[in-house]
Amino acid sequence: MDTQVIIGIVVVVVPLLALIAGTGLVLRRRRQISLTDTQTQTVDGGREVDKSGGYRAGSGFAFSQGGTATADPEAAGEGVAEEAERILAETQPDVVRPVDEDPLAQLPGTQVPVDDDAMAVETAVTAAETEAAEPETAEPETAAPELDEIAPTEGRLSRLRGRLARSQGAIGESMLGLLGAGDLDDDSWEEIEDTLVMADLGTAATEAVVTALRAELATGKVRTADDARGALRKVLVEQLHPQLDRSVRALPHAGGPAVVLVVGVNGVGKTTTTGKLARVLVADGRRVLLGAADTFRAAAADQLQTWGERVGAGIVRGKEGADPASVAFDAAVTGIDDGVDVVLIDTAGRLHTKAGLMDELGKVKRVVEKKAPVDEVLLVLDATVGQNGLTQAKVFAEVVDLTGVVLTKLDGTAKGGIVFRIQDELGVPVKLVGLGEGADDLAPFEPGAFVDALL
Ligand SMILES: Nc1nc2c(ncn2[C@@H]2O[C@H](COP(=O)(O)OP(=O)(O)OP(=O)(O)O)[C@@H](O)[C@H]2O)c(=O)[nH]1
Repeated sequence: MDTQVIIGIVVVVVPLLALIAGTGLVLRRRRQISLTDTQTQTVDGGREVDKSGGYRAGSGFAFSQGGTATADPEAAGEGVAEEAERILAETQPDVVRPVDEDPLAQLPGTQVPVDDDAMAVETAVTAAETEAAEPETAEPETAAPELDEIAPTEGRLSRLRGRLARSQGAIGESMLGLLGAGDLDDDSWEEIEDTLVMADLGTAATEAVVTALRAELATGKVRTADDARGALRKVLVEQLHPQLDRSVRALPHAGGPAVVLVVGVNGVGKTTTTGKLARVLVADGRRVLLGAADTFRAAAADQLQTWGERVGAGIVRGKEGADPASVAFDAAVTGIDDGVDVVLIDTAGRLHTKAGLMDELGKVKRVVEKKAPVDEVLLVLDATVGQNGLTQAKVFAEVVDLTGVVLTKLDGTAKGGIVFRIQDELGVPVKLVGLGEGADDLAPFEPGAFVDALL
């Protein structure tokens, strides 16, 4: 063949083959399913930020993102910057990172105090890393503590329903007994009212339940015991406002980690709840940092540290009597620097005057907001204290903007009805319930499952 013809064929065929191969590759790529989670998006610093909003990541717990705004010192109030700087200059909280994550913790005796200057932390970390890289001079490594196995987070409320057995007697059995007896006379209705009041529903919720039940019975469709149970279930679930958003705003956002404040009077179960919540988040694959801002009682910080160590969560704690706001602030700073997903701050509740509470909690929130928005303020209430709990709740609601309630010790009371009142009177949803002293005895509050457990 003539050389010119061969050159001509090469000139035409090679680009054609290249074109066919290129088109095929593009089409093949388009047909491939992307394994990248479209719900997440990488932001500055390479940390993945969950964009899913409310989700149930393999657990019955719903978590969501709070505000995405970065902390604005102006928005945090006048003089807050100065206030934060002053209290930070006065105190030096300690940071204890989990052994397997913290280069400092690879070396013995490395629970170094960290001051407010992030540079100091970085310098210390770099020094420790350098040391760790030279095994001949380094001390033997401390063995990582064994981490707890966390009980499955799915279906917790159903699994723990036996714990509500005491409440069951109060609402379920007697109400169903009365409703199942057929036509109800005035005495029976009065007895129903008494049962509901005794179970701590309060007058407003009791009246609402009774009115709705009368309406259900008036339809004439309630003939059997099963019908009665169905009608009662429907009415009680409606009274619990199932449409309320009960997701805990504990997911990181573009501004940094989520910040959750846990508040309440002493003894209600704040520290325990903070620890239990950390476990749920860790089980869902989140990196958690704890802030021990309850500085009134050294044991409270020890208790929280133990909770953290059991699941590999770090902690920022201060000396006994340190300013809680400075510990909370430092927890936020450390959480941002370490790129954790969520900072859970346990606060003190040992305040007997509203003014004192106002000062302290208000300050904790303001100072934290200098660094990061507070996404969730969870009020912990002890279900066994009844009316007193509501009075406390109202004081807290005046001091900080509550976003959710955790009702603890529901396993030890016949007064599960308090759930109805809290929501009605505070206008804040019950998001979580404590059903025992065990590490995994925390469940999401689900109206349907809760009422099923009562009936
Ligand atoms: N039965 C039961 N006990 C609980 C529950 N939650 C907490 N507790 C217990 O309540 C007690 C007080 O709990 P803490 O977590 O120390 O309470 P706190 O509010 O942090 O208390 P202070 O640190 O004193 O402010 C502990 O004995 C807990 O085990 C629950 O849901 N059920």
